[in-house]
Amino acid sequence: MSVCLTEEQKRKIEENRQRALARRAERLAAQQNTLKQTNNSHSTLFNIQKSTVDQGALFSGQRTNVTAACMAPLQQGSNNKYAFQKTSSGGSAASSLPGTAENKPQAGGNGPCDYKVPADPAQDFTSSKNLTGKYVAPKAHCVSSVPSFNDTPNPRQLNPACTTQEQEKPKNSSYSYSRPDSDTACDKFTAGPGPGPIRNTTAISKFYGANPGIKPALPVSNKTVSEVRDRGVTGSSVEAVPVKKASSSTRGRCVKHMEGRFRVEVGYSAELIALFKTIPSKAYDPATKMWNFGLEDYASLMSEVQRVQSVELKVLEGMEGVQIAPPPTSGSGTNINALLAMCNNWQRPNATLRGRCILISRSRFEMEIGYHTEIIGLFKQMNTRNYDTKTRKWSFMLEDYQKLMESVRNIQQVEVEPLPRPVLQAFAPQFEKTAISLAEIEDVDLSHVDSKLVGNLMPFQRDGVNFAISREGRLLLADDMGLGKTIQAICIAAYYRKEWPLLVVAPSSVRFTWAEAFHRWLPSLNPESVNVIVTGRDSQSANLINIISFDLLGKMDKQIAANFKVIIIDESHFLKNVKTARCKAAMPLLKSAKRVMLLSGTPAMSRPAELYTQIAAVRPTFFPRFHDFGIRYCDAKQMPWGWDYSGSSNLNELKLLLEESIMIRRLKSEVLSQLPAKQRKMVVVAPEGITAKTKAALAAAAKEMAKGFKSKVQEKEALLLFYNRTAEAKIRSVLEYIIDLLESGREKFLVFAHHKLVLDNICEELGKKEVPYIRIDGNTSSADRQSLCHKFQFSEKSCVAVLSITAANMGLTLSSADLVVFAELFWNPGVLIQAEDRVHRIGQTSSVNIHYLVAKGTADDYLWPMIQEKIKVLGQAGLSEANFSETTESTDYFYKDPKQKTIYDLFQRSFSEQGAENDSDEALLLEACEEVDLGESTCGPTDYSGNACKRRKIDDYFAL
Ligand SMILES: Nc1ncnc2c1ncn2[C@@H]1O[C@H](COP(=O)(O)OP(=O)(O)OP(=O)(O)O)[C@@H](O)[C@H]1O
Repeated sequence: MSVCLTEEQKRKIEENRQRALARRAERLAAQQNTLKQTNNSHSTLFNIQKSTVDQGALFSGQRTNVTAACMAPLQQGSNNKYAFQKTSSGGSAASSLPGTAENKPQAGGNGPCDYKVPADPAQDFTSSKNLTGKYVAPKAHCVSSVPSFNDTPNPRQLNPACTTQEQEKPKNSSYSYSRPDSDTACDKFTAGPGPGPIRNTTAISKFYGANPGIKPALPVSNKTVSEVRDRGVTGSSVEAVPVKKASSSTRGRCVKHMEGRFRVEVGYSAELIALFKTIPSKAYDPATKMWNFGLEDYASLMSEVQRVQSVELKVLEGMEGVQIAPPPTSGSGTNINALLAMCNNWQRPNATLRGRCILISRSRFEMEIGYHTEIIGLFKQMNTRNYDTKTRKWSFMLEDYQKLMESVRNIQQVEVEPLPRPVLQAFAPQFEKTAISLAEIEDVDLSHVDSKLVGNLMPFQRDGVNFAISREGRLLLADDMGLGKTIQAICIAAYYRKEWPLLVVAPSSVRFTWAEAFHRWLPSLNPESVNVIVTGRDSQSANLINIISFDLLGKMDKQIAANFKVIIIDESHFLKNVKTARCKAAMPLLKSAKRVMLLSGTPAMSRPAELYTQIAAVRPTFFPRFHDFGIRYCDAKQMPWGWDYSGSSNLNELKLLLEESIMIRRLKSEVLSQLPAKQRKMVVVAPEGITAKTKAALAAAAKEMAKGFKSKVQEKEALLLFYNRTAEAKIRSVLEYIIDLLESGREKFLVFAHHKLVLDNICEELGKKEVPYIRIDGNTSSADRQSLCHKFQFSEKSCVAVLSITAANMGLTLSSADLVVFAELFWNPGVLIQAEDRVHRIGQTSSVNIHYLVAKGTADDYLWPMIQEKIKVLGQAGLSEANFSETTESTDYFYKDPKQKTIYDLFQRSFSEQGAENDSDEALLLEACEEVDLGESTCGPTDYSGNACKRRKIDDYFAL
């Protein structure tokens, strides 16, 4: 039997956890200080600050690129390469193989595959399937620096792709698209609930000579940023304001990293990490646990560091001559309403030069426009201007937005598209300079929520809850898979308990897992108050908590549905297609509910258009019309047949907008230090996946077992048959679960099963869906095993490893995955742990998720508690993880009536006392068990006729 973790490993995990808790305490203390110091006069609303992704990342995160935090699958170019056309009750969004004939846009067509508005662009979103699967990589976020603001740039062109091509002068109308009508969403826009509290301010006030070409004015020395500024060295015409930090408790330094980059060596500071994450060129090195940046961001980073009271950084060797600007001060007097008014009537049909504004960071915007002498003159009047020599673009702090836009408007025949209304609203405090820097959202009072739940929240989960409540309970919780969106959602929902009844909409394969989670985390809840809606009939009445599948939602009584003011949507990307019945049923409910929690690890699988419905569900007022969203973020193009919204544009702005207003997303790598090495989850698979015939066979097998046996052999045979019938019964829900996983963006994982029938069915289903897979079972030769493992390990596409529990539980390394699914249970926990360890081994850099699929009314009812009990015993003896059951869901789901108790005892006797006594016994049982054919479900429990050899093996085993 394998011992999964050594004492040393366990100790280290515990240490990491303690450290994470200590950091949290430290951060909270720092937060209190910052809040006190920063601005006592601000309302609580504005004292609440960003909590999102920061803590933990310094120690264990890895590089998060520009869009990773928003649409990881997009960034990774992840295409849904398989066509899901589910017919089962599980429901499925349509996502198809890119490039197949079926998916290509049909000229003049108006089919469900098209992202287009054929006639009236003002109508709502009409998208469906993937079209081409093409993903246009987000344009690089280009912020750089110039040696001096006196430099006059060469004539420029508007260049959305941040190229550095020379431009001709003058370049009229270099940027143009025509909007379909002037009745814009802006005209109809009603202000939403507001942007919510404000997070950090990236005060990149000015960029000085941070490029590597600048010669230092001073010899190399160990100066701190404030000291260098104090000396008033050359390099910029901007006056530096010396800020000496008398109270710095954390000191660090900037060190050359690699060509064109530097890293910051400093102790932990949550505020500093939050700042780091706002820097465009940021990268995190998990090996050294340090952040590094492009030199072009040096000046802006050092400028911002001055805000962090507790930290002082030594300047980078060779960059002493670079003068660091002070961070901006508050009080610009910008009127947000005046800005919003600029969203109206900005078009000039006769314009000869067109441009637009784009948000490039939380505090800066860029104006993209062709060359125009007068406009360049205006740019130079702006205090916060920056000219990026690489991209040849001008950018400004948001506080200059109003002034610049008003001035540009006065120039005849020039049209500049303003920032979208939602951006103006979400970032209002930045425009008004009332935002407070880098503190975090305050901990909300959760004293009325079950202490079991609150006490178990990991620090980053607590931050998620804080964020949600600061957003008034309407959010898109887009944490990476396996980070515990369920516990966070339950906590947020429990915070609003007075507003229940609560509705949870989930894929049918996880409805019962949700019920389990409520029982587990809210023990104060009467178990009767959780209602899993299984049929259309069930949906005609409502309990305090109601869990329903996407497919049944449309059948729910409309009046009852309208009562739900608190709604959780699990796997909210299932709503990405507005044309589907599930979306049509859900959207009105979500728009009228008071609290809406959308949960998805992959809100958009291949293009921003997929985000629209989810944004509209959380903030209906942001983009009332899909067309406006499509123009801005989907690179909408008018085609002969209508509008094509399948592209992507301004993704960085979209990410900034979402993170500011509704979305929180943490990657596993960012919170790794807070996670256990393994997280096990019991998934209760839906009972209606079991056919009546199978149910009858199962019942017969169970009945046989309960009535007692004359001989041991009979007893064991009945037991094995029960186990086999269980496999048959679970197949449908297992397939459904696997397909749901793939559809939710899980690309690489292991599925363990015992019976050939189950392995065959899984492979067949994957083949049908064109999902690449490998299979290793007892018939796989040693040579093939290695090459299959290699194929899986190095596959860059999605790949599922279909593995036999008994034949592939050891000797294989499949650590490129971090998810293991057990389609079937097995009585020997040692074998299970060994199987888990195919991914949890050297080379694994992530926390591993393990899903045990458990079907009620089958042998799993007995196997699952038995496995847990055995593990507990092993743990007590120091032979295994003691906390196997602690890290999985509870098993209270199963009652044990006297009949069930008899069967349970039988399992215990057969599989525990004798079965595992020595290796040869175990091997024989395994062999016997594997060899038993399922045969027809109608077979009697001891009907092994026609297979004397198998029968002999069983007899041999039990005769021992
Ligand atoms: N704070 C916690 N304490 C104990 N267990 C936890 C905690 N957070 C999460 N877990 C466990 O981790 C597992 C994964 O959680 P969950 O299923 O909620 O993740 P998820 O983010 O919804 O993942 P997915 O996107 O894959 O559905 C579950 O077994 C859950 O019970």
